[in-house]
Amino acid sequence: MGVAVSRLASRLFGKKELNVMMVGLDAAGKTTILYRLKLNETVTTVPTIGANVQTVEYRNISLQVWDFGGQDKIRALWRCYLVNNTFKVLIYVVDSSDRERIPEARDELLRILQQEELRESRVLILANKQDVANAMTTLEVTAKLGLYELQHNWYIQACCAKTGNGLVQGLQWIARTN
Ligand SMILES: Nc1nc2c(ncn2[C@@H]2O[C@H](COP(=O)(O)OP(=O)(O)OP(=O)(O)O)[C@@H](O)[C@H]2O)c(=O)[nH]1
Ligand SMILES: [Mg+2]
Repeated sequence: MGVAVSRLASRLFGKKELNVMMVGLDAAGKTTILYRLKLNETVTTVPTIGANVQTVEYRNISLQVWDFGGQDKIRALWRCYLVNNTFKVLIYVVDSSDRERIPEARDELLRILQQEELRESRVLILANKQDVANAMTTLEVTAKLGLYELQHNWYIQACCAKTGNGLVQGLQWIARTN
């Protein structure tokens, strides 16, 4: 009885906790996004080795965001973390100003989404660096990543980690779908 009451109370008044995996190619802007969400500041970053984990509060959701390093040699680590952790949401960050590496971004997205542990996960694609002149639009990123071929529930949002533009809309989608 006591347990049921406390469960009901936490459902009504408590925060829902959500584990979020954030990946993408190196220099896509993941760590900049993480600290923009957490501190509302632009931090100076160095390439992430391993992962940064921060809790980001949004409305009634407490998101535990895992920001993984995206360098080629350490991408295998993304999959290792799937073994012991459940991520209901995958955030995939793309550098929209980097046309040359968009095929590589697509390959890595498809590779991570092949993982059985992410079969039910929602996927938020953040088309970052929209402040850069001639950045790809969400339409262009959608086509080049082949998003319409995905089986997952996905959503794409344009953003700029340096100003924070677009990030709240991304969080809104997460809140709506969880
Ligand atoms: N112009 C612009 N630069 C950005 C934006 N977001 C990030 N950057 C820059 O991109 C570079 C890489 O950013 P990081 O956040 O370190 O990238 P990352 O994805 O965490 O990289 P790894 O940790 O190596 O995987 C930094 O110089 C950032 O200042 C953005 O929206 N616009
Ligand atoms: Mg980083």
